[in-house]
Amino acid sequence: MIEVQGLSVALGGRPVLSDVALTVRRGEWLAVIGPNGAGKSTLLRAIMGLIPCEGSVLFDAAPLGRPRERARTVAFAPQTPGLPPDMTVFDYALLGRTPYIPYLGRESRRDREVTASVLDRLDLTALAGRRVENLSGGERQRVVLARALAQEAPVLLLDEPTTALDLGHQQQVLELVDHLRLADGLTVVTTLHDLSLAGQYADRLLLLADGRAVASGRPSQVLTEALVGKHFDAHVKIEPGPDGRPVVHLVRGR
Ligand SMILES: Nc1ncnc2c1ncn2[C@@H]1O[C@H](COP(=O)(O)OP(=O)(O)OP(=O)(O)O)[C@@H](O)[C@H]1O
Repeated sequence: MIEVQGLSVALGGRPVLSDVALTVRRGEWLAVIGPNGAGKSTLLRAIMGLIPCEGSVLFDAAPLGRPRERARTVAFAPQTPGLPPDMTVFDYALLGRTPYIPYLGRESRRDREVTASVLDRLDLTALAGRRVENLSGGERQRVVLARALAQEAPVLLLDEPTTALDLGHQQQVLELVDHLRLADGLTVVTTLHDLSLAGQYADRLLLLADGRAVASGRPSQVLTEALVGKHFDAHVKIEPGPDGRPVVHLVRGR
């Protein structure tokens, strides 16, 4: 469970997040949505303890510990991480196992098995021996996700996990995350630009605008034409999809 209270962040002398609160229970999926620059990535980085912030961030009622312990609690897939050159896809994903490998020790057979299994589930087995710098944008994105999933942490923070992915791989990644949180009780927080995908997969949405939480609740409570129109400055039509969850359509000719 993640509990965030009174979270405020200033970057470059400017407030970027102001007094944000959220709670995500075990096995729950929260999608953070909002226009460009709203503070979505900053929120994930602050929850991860990667930037200084005011307020309280607790995981199962305790603050995050030192980096090694933190990596066993929460896995983070950033939006545009720098990938080390001269590293294969397999070795990069294996980095997710670092918190389980003893200092000055080597990875175990299980570490390699977990890594191979995650690569398989993300359709990356054929690329395992390729160098990460030669991958396409969508392949890189899946490799970054593979590293985070190989960590087997109970909390997963994903920053825009599907932006570079084709339709089939978007579905594959989101279905895999959904399966993991239902089967293993993973707690999931993702930022997502695609509002329909956010509404389809997440239990709850948090709408950020100008660094403030302006709405939160079930997809049907947050994805309304009034809220989306106002905060994204967009003209949209929102209708229930086949499963009753809201689907957001852009309307031409504003
Ligand atoms: N290091 C920094 N110094 C100053 N301002 C920053 C810094 N990093 C981010 N910002 C600003 O903070 C605001 C929030 O950025 P953030 O990346 O969290 O937004 P976002 O909601 O994830 O946007 P996007 O949808 O475009 O990815 C932006 O206005 C950004 O320019």
